[in-house]
Amino acid sequence: MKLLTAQQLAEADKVTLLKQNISSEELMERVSMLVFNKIHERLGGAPVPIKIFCGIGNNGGDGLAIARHMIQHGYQVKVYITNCSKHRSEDFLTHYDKIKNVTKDWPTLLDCKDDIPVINGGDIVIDAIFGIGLNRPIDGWMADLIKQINESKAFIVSIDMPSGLYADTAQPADSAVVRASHTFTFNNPKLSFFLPDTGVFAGSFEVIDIGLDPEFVNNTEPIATLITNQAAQAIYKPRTKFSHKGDYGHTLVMAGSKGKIGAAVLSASAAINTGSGKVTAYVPSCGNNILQTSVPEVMTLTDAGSEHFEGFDVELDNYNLCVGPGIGTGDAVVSAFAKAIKQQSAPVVIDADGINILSANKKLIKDVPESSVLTPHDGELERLLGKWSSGMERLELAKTFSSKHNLILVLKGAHTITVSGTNMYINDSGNAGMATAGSGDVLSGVISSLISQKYEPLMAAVFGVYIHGAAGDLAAQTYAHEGLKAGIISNFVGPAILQLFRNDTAQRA
Ligand SMILES: NC(=O)C1=CN([C@@H]2O[C@H](COP(=O)(O)OP(=O)(O)OC[C@H]3O[C@@H](n4cnc5c(N)ncnc54)[C@H](O)[C@@H]3O)[C@@H](O)[C@H]2O)[C@@H](O)CC1
Ligand SMILES: Nc1ncnc2c1ncn2[C@@H]1O[C@H](COP(=O)(O)OP(=O)(O)O)[C@@H](O)[C@H]1O
Ligand SMILES: [K+]
Repeated sequence: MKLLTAQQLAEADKVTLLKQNISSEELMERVSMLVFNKIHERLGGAPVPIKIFCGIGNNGGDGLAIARHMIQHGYQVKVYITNCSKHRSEDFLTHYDKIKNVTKDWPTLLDCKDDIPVINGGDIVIDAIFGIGLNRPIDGWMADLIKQINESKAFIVSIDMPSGLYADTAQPADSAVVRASHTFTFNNPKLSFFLPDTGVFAGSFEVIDIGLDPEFVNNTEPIATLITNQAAQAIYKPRTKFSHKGDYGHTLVMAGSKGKIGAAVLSASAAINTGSGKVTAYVPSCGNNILQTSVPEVMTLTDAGSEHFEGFDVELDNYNLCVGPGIGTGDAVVSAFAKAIKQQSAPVVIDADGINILSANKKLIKDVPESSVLTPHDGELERLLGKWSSGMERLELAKTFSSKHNLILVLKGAHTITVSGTNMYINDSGNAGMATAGSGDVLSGVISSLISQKYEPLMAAVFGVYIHGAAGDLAAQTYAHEGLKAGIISNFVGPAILQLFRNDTAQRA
């Protein structure tokens, strides 16, 4: 699914009106009816007190139209207008007039803090104050209103956007933003919904297809692409009947050190579980027996160093390299790592300490083969790129780094974002049970296995991240979030690939 920006969506609205030859009033009627139906489906006419807060732009217009449908269906509705400006949009005014035809209880105008009504825990609040037209942080008495809405314990439904949240640009950390329980968002979820500092405001969210012009949407370059089950299906490469293991590559996993040989076990076994024709683990010699007994399918090569890497003397021509999990960052390891990446010309996967070594030795970055995939969690990312002040800035830093060095960055998190140049791919699988030691090691094995199987590195990263998350989702159905362990996630990679084609609609809110 394409994620369009606020500006692109406003443009799409205009094009849609022209192409479909409808008035903006008609589009708003369509939109409000779609939202009303969703709310009505869930409430089933329940006599719960509903307070609808409307701004003076088109988001407020949506709120007024939804309010009108609710009143006509007998709901207990009270409408408030945040009367913050004389510049009311035309559609707001149309729907302001229309609501007066269905009730004598006209909307209450709010002008200052004292006008803010009491909001009870048992109320439902519909937030239609600002949508994609927000152009500055909410301040003054309206910030007090947002605070009271958030503190009310009411169930909060935001229309299109939680009011106060920017769709796709950074905002001050202390902005007044509605903390929605649920958001009905139009055409596509907004980029901010997926970032840890701003995504919390959207709550669970649901996309409403409001019928924007498909040609405009198809021809517009999105700010990011959401990778759902359907998108992952399209990347998958089925095997051919007469293929043999030589067709599916040979992954060399250079990982582990004394006390962290498990990282090599997890990464190498994930590579074999994901279908690499052959996998060899290159480990310090203390890891040999551990590897050979825990994963018999994986071959081993041992380094001269017994507890950590001291050199690198593998001929890499026939391998795809995955390097970094648990290797440490001592001087000898740095030289071994530097030798490995210098020797390799095909794209590699670099994880964990491999990334830490690059951060501490920036001059090595030029030796990393083009289109290699780096898989940092936020701690590793900060060491590589420096501090950021917002989730949006984190993305900008990542895009700049990726473009400058021609490398792919996999920014791991609840919604892992793969960055390639200025393109971003947001993952829609996975769960909080995956916040467990070693699950990143598994991911590096999954992605390098796909590269060995001749997936383009970017697609290997995007598909690998999706399958890894989907494996976590399937595993959580048996083990619960708490019982998930990295090795279990790895064992569910195969079932997750099967599930891809059983579950066309799998999408996570
Ligand atoms: N035909 C259309 O344009 C459609 C619009 N739709 C709705 O329209 C919304 C966008 O409407 P608008 O573009 O009118 O924008 P909004 O309704 O989000 O608000 C814009 C108005 O608020 C003012 N404003 C912005 N930030 C402010 C702040 N911090 N404090 C005080 N005032 C502020 C702006 O100057 C402008 O007057 C969408 O989110 C969606 O809900 C939908 O009905 C779909 C169709
Ligand atoms: N809350 C979450 N929701 C979804 N996925 C998560 C969540 N927390 C962590 N993950 C995933 O788990 C993995 C953790 O990787 P990482 O932090 O490198 O673990 P480790 O270093 O222990 O191997 C990443 O793929 C990340 O996207
Ligand atoms: K809103």
